[in-house]
This record gives sequence, C-alpha cells and structure tokens, in this order.
Amino acid sequence: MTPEGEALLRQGAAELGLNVEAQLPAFAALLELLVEANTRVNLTALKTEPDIVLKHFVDSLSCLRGGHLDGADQVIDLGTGAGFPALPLAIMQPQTTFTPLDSVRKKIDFVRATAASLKLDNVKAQVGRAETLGRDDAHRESYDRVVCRAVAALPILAELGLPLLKPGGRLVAQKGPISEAELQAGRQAAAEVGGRVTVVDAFTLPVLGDARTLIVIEKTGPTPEKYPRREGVPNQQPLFWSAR
Ligand SMILES: C[S@@+](CC[C@H](N)C(=O)[O-])C[C@H]1O[C@@H](n2cnc3c(N)ncnc32)[C@H](O)[C@@H]1O
Repeated sequence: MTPEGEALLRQGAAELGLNVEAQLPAFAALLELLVEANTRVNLTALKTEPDIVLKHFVDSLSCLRGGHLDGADQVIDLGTGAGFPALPLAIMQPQTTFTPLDSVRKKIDFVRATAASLKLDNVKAQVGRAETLGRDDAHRESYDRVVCRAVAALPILAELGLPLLKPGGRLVAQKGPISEAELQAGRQAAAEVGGRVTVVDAFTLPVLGDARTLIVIEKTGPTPEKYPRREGVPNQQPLFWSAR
C-alpha cells in the first residue's frame, strides 16, 4: 500500500473511532491480494487503491459503529462477495470467529486463500445459500450476529438472517440510504421471523461522505419453522415488500 493509501485508511478508521496502526500490514496484504486476484477473476468492480481503501476497507469497518459486534463469538457475513465486510472485521476483531458466506464458489475460494495467506485463523468461509444454511442444524440458531453489506432489501435480509441467529442474537445490516417503505416492510418481516428492529443509525462514510445506514434487528423469539422459504423465494417474493 502506498503512503497515501495508508493515510486514507488511518484517517477513515480514525473518523470511525478506530486505530488501525497495528493492522496496517494486514490491510496492505489484503489490498495486494485483491488487486492481483482481480486481474484473473472478476471479484470486485473497485480496482484503484483509494476506492478499495475507502469503499471496501473503511466502508466495511463502519459495521463496527455502535459496538453492535462487541463480545460476539460467532459472526456470519451473509453474502460476503470477495470478503466484505468479513475480512476487514476479522482483521480488527481476532477473538471473534467470522463465517463469510456466499453462494458463488470463486468468491469463497478467494476469501479462503486470502484468510490463509493473512493467517486469519478466525475466518471459516463457507460456500452456500443462506436459505440452505438456515435450514441446516449445523447453522440454524448458531450465530451471535449476522452482518451483511449491500446484499438485499431489509425484509429479505430479515428472512435470510434471523433463522441463523441464536435467541437474543442480532442482525447488523449495512446499507445505503433506506426508504421509509423498505424500513416499514423490514419491521413487519422482522416481526414475522421472530425479531424487532432496534436501531436505525444513519451516518455518512468517512472522507467520502456517502450516506449509509446501519440497521440492527434483534432476535426476540423463535423463527417459525417455515422460514427461510426455499432457495430464491425470499428474493422473488419478499415478505411485506413489493416495491422493487
Ligand atoms: C452485491 S454483492 C455484495 C458483496 C459484499 N457483501 C460487498 O459488500 O462487497 C452480494 C453478494 O451476496 C451474495 N448472495 C446474495 N444472495 C445470497 C444468498 N441467498 N445466499 C448466499 N449468498 C448470497 C451474492 O452471491 C453476492 O456475492
């Protein structure tokens, strides 16, 4: 990473109240691996150093706002893509086990290889669909937190995420600006699958100023057996949400 890239990462993290000094070498290695892999496989549209530092690294670190991941033992990143936010979070929070999940094998191959190269023993990447894991005893009700960034509308995230949470667990969704209609549908969907929206935290990204929202859904009761519905249905027929 260039000195300019390091400065951006330091500044972005500092605006989030984080000190990344000790983690700079890991972020530099992640940047290098991502740029190199992207020349062979199309993993991410972001290709320049400032874009990756701000829109992947700092953006992912914004999931730590509010301390919603503090003390979590098991965290699953639903729809991790090339490992975001899971890899930056795993670098910052080594005492937590992160399970980056994606249905696309080449993305998880990259996440696994990268975690091994960075010696992130707290990363256990998984290929699969959230609908399938949500019905699998090895994963259902197994996680303290679900995190996700830029994956789906809130009602879909509620249906995919809540079955994976232990009772009392929390889904932490990082999104762009959210409409009142999506939020309302998300509240209704959360109630349907055993949860409640407890936090809607609108903020702007460090340095760039882009609008973001962190939404927390707490699992307040059991998720009915019928959820999640079979693969693809949560996306095709989102609960309480037709405005797509
Ligand atoms: C727009 S990308 C975002 C990736 C990453 N979270 C990021 O912010 O860079 C959405 C990802 O979610 C994955 N995805 C969508 N629905 C999924 C599901 N039901 N189960 C597992 N992965 C899913 C897709 O394969 C894709 O890689």
